[in-house]
Amino acid sequence: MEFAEFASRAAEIEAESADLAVISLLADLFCDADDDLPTVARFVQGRVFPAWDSTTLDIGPRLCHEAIARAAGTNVSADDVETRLADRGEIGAVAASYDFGGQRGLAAFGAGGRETLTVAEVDSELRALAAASGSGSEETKLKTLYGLFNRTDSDEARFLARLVLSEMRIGVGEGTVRDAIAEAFLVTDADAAAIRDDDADSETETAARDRRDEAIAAVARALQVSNDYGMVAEVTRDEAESGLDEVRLEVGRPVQAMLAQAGTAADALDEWETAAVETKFDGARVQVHRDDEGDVSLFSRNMEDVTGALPEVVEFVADAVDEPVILDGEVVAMDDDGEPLPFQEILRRFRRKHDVGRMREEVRVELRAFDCLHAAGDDLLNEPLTTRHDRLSTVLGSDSDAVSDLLLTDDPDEIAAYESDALESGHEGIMLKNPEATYSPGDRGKHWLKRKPDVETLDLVVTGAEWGEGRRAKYLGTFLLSARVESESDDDEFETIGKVATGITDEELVELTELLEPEIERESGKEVDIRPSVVFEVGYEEIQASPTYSSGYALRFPRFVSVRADKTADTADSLTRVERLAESQ
Ligand SMILES: Nc1ncnc2c1ncn2[C@@H]1O[C@H](COP(=O)(O)OP(=O)(O)OP(=O)(O)O)[C@@H](O)[C@H]1O
Repeated sequence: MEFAEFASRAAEIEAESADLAVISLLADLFCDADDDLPTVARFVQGRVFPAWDSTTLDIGPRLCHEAIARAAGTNVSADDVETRLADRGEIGAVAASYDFGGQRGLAAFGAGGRETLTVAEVDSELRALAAASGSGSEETKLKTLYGLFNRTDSDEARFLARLVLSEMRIGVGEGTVRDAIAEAFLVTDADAAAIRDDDADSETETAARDRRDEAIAAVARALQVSNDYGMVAEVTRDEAESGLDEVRLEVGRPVQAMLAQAGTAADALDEWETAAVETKFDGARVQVHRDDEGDVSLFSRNMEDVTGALPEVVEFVADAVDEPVILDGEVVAMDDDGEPLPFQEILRRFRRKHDVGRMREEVRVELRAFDCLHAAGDDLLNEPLTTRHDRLSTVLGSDSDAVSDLLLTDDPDEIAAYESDALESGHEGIMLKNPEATYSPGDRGKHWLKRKPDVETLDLVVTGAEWGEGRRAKYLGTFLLSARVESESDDDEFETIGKVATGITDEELVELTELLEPEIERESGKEVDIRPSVVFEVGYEEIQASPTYSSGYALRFPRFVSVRADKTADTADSLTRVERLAESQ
């Protein structure tokens, strides 16, 4: 498929507001994509790589602005691009507003004068760009990107710019892609028509809807275990339901983590006859994969590969496990007596790329596993928790310290005693789990409840900052924080809620500046706008209603606690949570 065709279809989808019409346009696009189907299924979500693959293009807004400026001609600078961005508000519109080489080529030679860009070519160029590393890689990326922009017309430039910054903004979320895959390849034309037709008799319509829901469920299951929209789209087209049933967990390909809601022992015992009680470890979530060759890889809750940062966990698993497995757990920092250290300590280790050896000496980490998703060829997602936990004990040895201690009880006093023991030992609280529940990836359902004492913090996204004064002029000092506004599509919005400048050491200021500078989108005087990507954990005394910030709330006495290196903007706290906390004060 030509990239121009993709861009014009994406523009059509962007202009459509009705959900069903969007699904239908997307389904048509998938049907026409032929060999490019896997790529197109990713591109519409602003992805080049599958969701499970933590490879990134590593292109910050600045680099993208520079590439646009170069393609736009010698008299255009990155600053000009940023001025237009301030005016037009979104990088696609800015890219579309320039007259790039593609258009000049067109004008000079007619439509045939320009070498057309294909979806496959954009994909392979961006993949090559992602692979560039080491010294000079910045320039290589810039050249590749400039080369691509140079060949685009206005619509192509709009979607290329959005794609490289992973913000497609065409109102297509994961659910829309899932439904469109089902509609394109599984739902019959007759059923699609019956669902759309207002005059269809209700029995026909209900039967058609049931069949469509079944088709969607089959696609959803395959997506849950694979996190690969491209592959699932292709399997659905080529092998329909029978192919989807065969999609299995694969060791080495991370799965989304099951999440928890806040809840109490009473909530748990009201819902289930017996509760499974566990320590809530105060560490970072980790998914452990050990393949049939004995190789171990570790993934964060964002499915990012963190193997290199945690060598002692890799060594431990390589030693303790002798079959292919996928385990779920937490890595915790320990002091020399084996007592848990605060969460901030583990963050000094997690995702670290440099000085791993030195940090290993400073902060010791250990695995605490609490679930087993796969062992020796068996997928266990659909097994009850108790079966999965038994399997975990078999894999690691039932008396291993690395296996969580699971108490099954229907006695609230026993739960209370377990909780005070956990807190006394320095843990964060307890987890209450439904012993019968299956493992539902990515789901924050009511089968897992977290219970911890009421010291609440908020995980907020940094969307702006100010350069410091005097000797701190080189560093970003005051940080503007925003809460996430949940939306159906993937394009999360963020509303500001406060600024934080306290609780940050000089050393942290240097680190935060290094972390945030590449994400700067615009500068005006001392103030900068920052692309939402970094999450701060912030403490506060109170949440107040306030017109000062766009969320309608402000934090009283906000203080910086840590960078939540294990979170991304889309897993930061939502405005709904802020509202709930404000009400419960
Ligand atoms: N025994 C356990 N079972 C499941 N999760 C656990 C356990 N011990 C610690 N955890 C951690 O608790 C988290 C569950 O809380 P939640 O899903 O709300 O994550 P969160 O948003 O990071 O919240 P929090 O900041 O409270 O950890 C899990 O992601 C996991 O990292």
